[in-house]
This record gives sequence, structure tokens and C-alpha cells, in this order.
Amino acid sequence: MADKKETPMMQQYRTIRRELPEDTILFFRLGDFYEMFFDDAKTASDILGITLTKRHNTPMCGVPYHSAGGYLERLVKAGVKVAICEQIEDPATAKGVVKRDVTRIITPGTILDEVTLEGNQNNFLAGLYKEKNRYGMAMLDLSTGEFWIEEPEDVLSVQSNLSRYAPAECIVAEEQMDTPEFSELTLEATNTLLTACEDWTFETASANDFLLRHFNVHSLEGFGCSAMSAALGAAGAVLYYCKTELRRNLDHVRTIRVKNPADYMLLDETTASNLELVVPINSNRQAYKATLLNVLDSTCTAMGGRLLREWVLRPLNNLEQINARHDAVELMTNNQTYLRSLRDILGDIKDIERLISRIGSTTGNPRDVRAMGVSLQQMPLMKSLLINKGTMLEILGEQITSLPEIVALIESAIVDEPPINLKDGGVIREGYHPELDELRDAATQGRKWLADFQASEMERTGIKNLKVRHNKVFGYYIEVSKANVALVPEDYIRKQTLVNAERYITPELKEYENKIFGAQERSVALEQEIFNEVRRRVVDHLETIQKNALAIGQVDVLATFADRALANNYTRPLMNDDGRLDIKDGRHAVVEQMPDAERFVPNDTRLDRETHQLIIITGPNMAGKSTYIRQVALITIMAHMGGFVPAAKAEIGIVDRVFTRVGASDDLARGRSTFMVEMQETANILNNATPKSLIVLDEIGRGTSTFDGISIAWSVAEFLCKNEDMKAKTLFATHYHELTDLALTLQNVQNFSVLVKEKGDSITFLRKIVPGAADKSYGIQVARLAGLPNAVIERANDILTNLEEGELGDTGQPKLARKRPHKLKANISQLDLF
Ligand SMILES: Nc1ncnc2c1ncn2[C@@H]1O[C@H](COP(=O)(O)OP(=O)(O)OP(=O)(O)O)[C@@H](O)[C@H]1O
Repeated sequence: MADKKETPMMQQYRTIRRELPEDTILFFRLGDFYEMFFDDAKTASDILGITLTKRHNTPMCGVPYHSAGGYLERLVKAGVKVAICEQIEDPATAKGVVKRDVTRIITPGTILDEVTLEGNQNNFLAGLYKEKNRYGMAMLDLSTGEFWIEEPEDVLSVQSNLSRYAPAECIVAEEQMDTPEFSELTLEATNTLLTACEDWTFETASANDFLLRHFNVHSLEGFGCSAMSAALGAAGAVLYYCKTELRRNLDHVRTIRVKNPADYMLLDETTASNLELVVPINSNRQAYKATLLNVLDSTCTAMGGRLLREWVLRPLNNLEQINARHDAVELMTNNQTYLRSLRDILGDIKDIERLISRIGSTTGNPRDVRAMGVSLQQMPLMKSLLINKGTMLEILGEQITSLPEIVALIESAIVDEPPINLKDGGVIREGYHPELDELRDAATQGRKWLADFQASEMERTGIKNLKVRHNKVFGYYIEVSKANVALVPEDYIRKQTLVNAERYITPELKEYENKIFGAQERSVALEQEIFNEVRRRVVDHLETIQKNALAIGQVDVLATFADRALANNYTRPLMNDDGRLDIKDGRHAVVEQMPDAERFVPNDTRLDRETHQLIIITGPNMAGKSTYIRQVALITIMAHMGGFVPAAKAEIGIVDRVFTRVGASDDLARGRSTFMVEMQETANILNNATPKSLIVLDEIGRGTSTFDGISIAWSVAEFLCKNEDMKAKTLFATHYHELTDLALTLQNVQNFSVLVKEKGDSITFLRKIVPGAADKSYGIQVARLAGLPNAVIERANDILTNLEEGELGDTGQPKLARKRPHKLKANISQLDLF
């Protein structure tokens, strides 16, 4: 119950606050501030580091209205939802307490402030729902209007999608929140906020109803998704959450697309991360942003930037579609002048996808509209460059619509460099609207009249420092310093006395004031009207502009592939359907670009089902084994994206899935030891790989004792190449030289090794992959290079000699190492390693 002594405004506050969920902070508009009270104030002042004050025992804090964006951003990033409560009537004319209402609620998945959003990254709000045995996902980017659904095969694919699209927020039905599979999902890495929503909003009947009503259709057949009830459940709930609970405008969400997992090569979370597709593993590589995305990203537009990320993380697996992209890229690499002109035009196209969303949701400012005009101006040229080009480019050209009347409208209506804020005036171009021009003239003349008036009054009165000034209380007035008061004529009416001056008005001055003010006020109001009309006419073409944006994004990524191919010396891969992989002089796309890297040595690779199905790569530490096997995976992925590849020549068989098992990392947070992680990843590969998969194994079994490790590695390798249902193309880098014996008995296994040049105690890495097994590991030489103390190196050499003579004991421990070798020096006796 509200306190009886509470002001009507506080009572209004409480009524509004009561309607909101606990985890939401209420920004309550009071004049030029958003104020927060009670617990909201405590939480916000903690997060924002602003002062918490008290009035009548009520804790409160506030942020200025005009700079609220930055504060909002920080609160939302801290995982807090913010309800914006505005004054919905003019305080000047309000009777009693000004009416207020919550106009929108902002959450991490629905923040639109452009300062917050990365141009080249989507900001998704995800919906997740399980219906019977099917998983449904929906992704909505409120900033672009992009909305799509998918039914991933299993919970692992759900996880992969979450890490791929990194939604800022994910809604789940309350009853499914704690189900074992959903509670196992990891959202920390992507910093995704999990929000529970009411179950009924996900149920088929209600979800379908939301969708039908939103898209204003009788059936969802036209979107090709009517049977996807799990995904539609997620999509319906996302719509309801945004529209009803967060009170957001979704007018710009005009269609829903379906993603079919079968159209894409499967790249799970581990593989995307192991291959550093978009995020570097090693923090010191961060300085170079050593990722494939970064090496490939020379996109000209924000649409292209966002799409490239998607293409990198979701390569295709359909031969025809991949070839279509390669054809387009080739056309551009063969005609560099053409590529340059295309990219020049792309460079002049702003983020029309986000601009149209903002313009459509009325937050669009004059600069947004102007940027839209400038961008749309490029469409006819862009279209003419694409049409008649054959390939995918022609199809994309057909999807672009020129909007000459909109371009002309914006050009004639909006000035070249408008202010951000419409209220500042000066947005509409002179000559566009006669009435506006007249009002502006009146205002200008009024200002001139004032200047003349000041001059003539100075002359009439003889007061040299007489000033005509303006403030909010009196409007225009004449100010005369105390020393000159005696010279003031009789017709001046005194309004205010200051310490050093007197302020006056005259009837003439007041009459002009009305004219100036009237004209100024009316001209700003008229500008708003005209601007809103321009905005409305642009928004009439929202869907066309969204389609243009989609096509432009694709043209940009294809042109980027061509640009990178030329800059980095990539070639077109030839795709085949028989699983063969044949690479001549392949390179690692990222390692070769590292600023401090040595000259990259290219290498060949052959993989097929008959003789080269499993390649075992041995060689010293640091020789380049990991780089080599990853480079094959990266070349394969780049080819499937539709891009060219770092190789002199490459034939790439279509791959359904790339698996990687590399390095050793603990996942202690989830209670999994190094060895456990390694085995779980291996199990995933053995259970899911198909003859069309590509597997990259960088050591298996190293996290346990030598004998156990060799046994596991051996049997994994055997499983992969003996099992007819499997026979996936595999690259297996290992230090277990015993595995090279497999090639003696299995004709589909081949040994390769990395060449090194040995000179005395030191070695030089040649980085060349050659047929045959390595004869030794050179681990001790590498340890020397790493700077281990000489004493340790010498002792290691002794132990190695003993081991080579005596092999291992029953427990896998080196038997002879227990003996004190005769060469052991006194000063390192404490270093008895075993
Ligand atoms: N072909 C190459 N050309 C030039 N430099 C290379 C090449 N391959 C690898 N390198 C460089 O050698 C370094 C070591 O390579 P990598 O990590 O692949 O070795 P490794 O044999 O897997 O070692 P370990 O067995 O210790 O894991 C890389 O960081 C890279 O900079």
C-alpha cells in the first residue's frame, strides 16, 4: 500500500513499478532526468558508480535524459533490464500529475542504441524450445529486422548455434529451464542472458497465432515452415516477448526465414574454436586478431561484415551453391577494374539494413534518412554493374531495386549535413516547402530587426552598452547598466533589477518578439511534420530496402573473397563429389599473415578413401605438424564458404562435417579433466563422423600413461580406417611413433613426417612434409631451444639413451632410468627425475 503522505507522483511511480518484473530497473522520467528509486536506485548506483542520495528517506539516483544512452548500455551489459517510463503529455499543459507510461523495455537482446552495436556483428535475441523430441530455435535481430528459425538435430547442434550466433539474450520456457539438456548449455562464453518466459507463449496454438497476426497472413505455408512446430514455438514466443512484454515496435520485421541444417557443413563449437575461425585461442595472438575472419575481412559494408561472419561459421555443403559462389569470385578476380568499381560503390553504401529499422521505428534521426538517401543513390549503378554478368552476381543484381523517387525526395527535402536532433531545426532544405521558407524568412528578418532595434535604441538613448537580450522568463528585454539608468527614456517598462543593471521591455519589442517566436516555433513544428512525411515515404519501401540490403551483403562478401584472393594469392578450388582432396602447395591462411612469422613453407596434401584415407604425421616438436593439419581443415572450410584458398592448386571433395581434436585443455569449471575432455571429444568424433567427414586429430591419448595412450590412439586410428561405415578422411599428428606401423598393414594409411636438418646437437626446422615416418622426436633438442638448463638437458639425454636400450617397464615407466647413470654429474644429483 502506498504511504498516505506520498505525493501523487510517487503514487504514480509505485503503480507503474508494480506492473514490472523484479529484475527490471525503472527509468522514471522527471523533466530532464530519468530518476530511479528504492532498490532500483541501489542496484543502478552500484553498477553505474553514480551517487545514491536520499529524499524523505527514499533512496534515489538519476541520469540526464540527453546522455541516458551510455548509462543504459552499461546497465544492460551488466545483465539488467531497463524499463523506460516517459512523460506522455506536455508538462506545460498537464492538469495535475503529468501522465507517464512505460514506452519500452530494453534488454541485452533488444538494445538498439547504435553506440552499443558492433557494425559487423548481429545482436540476436534467441528463442529456444523443445517440443517432443525436436529442438526449435528462433533468432531475431531487432536492429536489422532479420528473423529466422531452425530445428537443430540435437542439443549439441543447439549449443553450436548458440556459440556461432552468440545471442545477447536467449528466452526459454519456464518449465524447460531446468531440464537436464537445457541446463547443461553453456552461455557464459558468449555472455548470453537467459530469460525465462511463460510456457504458454511457446505452445503451438498461441505461438502460431502471434505469428499469423504479426505477419498478417492466414497460414505460414508461404514461409515454408508450417510443419516446424518446435521452431515456430520459439519464434512465436520471441515475438510475444518483444512486442507485448518489452513493448517494442516490430513493424520492420516483415518475414521469417528458415535455415535448414542440412544445407550447411557442420562445424561444432570445439572445431570453430580450435581452428580460430572468429576468436583467437591464444590471448597473445589477440594483438594480431589471428583469426580466419580477420584475415578475410576486407568488407566494405556493415551488411557484408555481418554476413561474412555467418559464411565463415556456416560454410555450405552443396556443390552447386558452392560453385555458384566460386564462379562469381572468379569473374571478379579475372577483372580487377570491375572489382574495384564494384567495391568503390559498396564503400558508399551505409548500413541500410539498420538504418531502415531505425527509420521504421521512429528513432531514426535526420542523419539516418540522409545516409539512406546517399546509399540508395548507389543502387542503379550497382544494379547495372551486376546485371548481364551471369553467375550469382546477375541474380543478386535482379534482387536490387532502385528507388529513384525516394532518392530524389531525400535529396530535395533534407540538407546535406543535417543535425542529429530534429528539434534543432535546419533539417529541411531551402526551397522544398514554401511555407517553411516564409517562416524561416520571418524568423531571420526578426533577428535582423532586433539588431537594428538595438542600434537605434543605443543612438536614441545615448547608452553605449545598451543590449537587447533574451531569457526564458521574460523573452526579449533591454539591459542597461546601473551607471546609465538616468538616460533610460520614459517609454521603457522596468521588469527586473539586478545588482549592476536594470532590465526593461517596450511594447514594440514585445510585438516583434511574438512574430519571431511564432515564426520559429511554427517553423520547427513544420519541419517535424515534413520530416515525418519523408520518413513515412521511405518506410513505405521498407521491404524493398531490406531486400536490397540482403543482396548488397552478398555482393560485398563475394567481392571481399575476390579482393582477398588477389591480395593474398589464393586460387579457386575445384570442388568434387567423390571425396577426393588434393592440395598443391597449401598454406595456413592465418599463420602466413602473422606479422612476425617466418616465410611460410607450402605443403601438399592428398586424401582419398582408397590409399590416403588416414595420414599419420610424425616429426619433432615445433616442426609444424599442427599447423599443417589445421591448414588442410582451413582450406577445406574456405572452399566450402565459397571463397578461394591459399594453395597453388586445390581439389576439394565435399565434406559434410569437419571434426577437430587438438591440444589439451582442462574444463575444470565443468568438472572435466584434460584427459576426460580429450576422450569426450574423441567419442563425439567416432560416434558422429561419416565417410564424408574430415577429421583432424592433434595427438590422442597424451593425457594418460604412455601405454594406455598408445593403445587408445592405435585403436582409434584402426576404428577410423577399418570400419567401412566410417572411413572419414583423417589427418593424425602424433608423437607416438609406434602408430606409424599401422601403414605396414593397412593400405589406406600413409605415413608422413616433417623434415628437419640435424647438425650436431641442434636442429633446423625445414617445415616440409615428406612421405615416410619420422625416426625420432628431437624433443630434447627442442627443449634446449626453449632454454632448459644444460644440466637437465644432459640428464634427459642419459635417460633417453637408457630408455632406447631398455624400453619401458610393465607400468609404462622407464626401467633403466631408475639406475643412476654413470655420467650423472654431482651438481645435478637432486634432479633424479624418476
Ligand atoms: N609451413 C610452415 N612454414 C613456416 N612456418 C611454419 C610452418 N608450419 C609451422 N610453422 C611455424 O612453426 C611453429 C610451430 O608449428 P606447430 O605448432 O605446427 O608445430 P608442431 O609440430 O605441431 O609442434 P608440437 O608437436 O610441439 O605441438 C608455428 O607457430 C609456425 O609459426
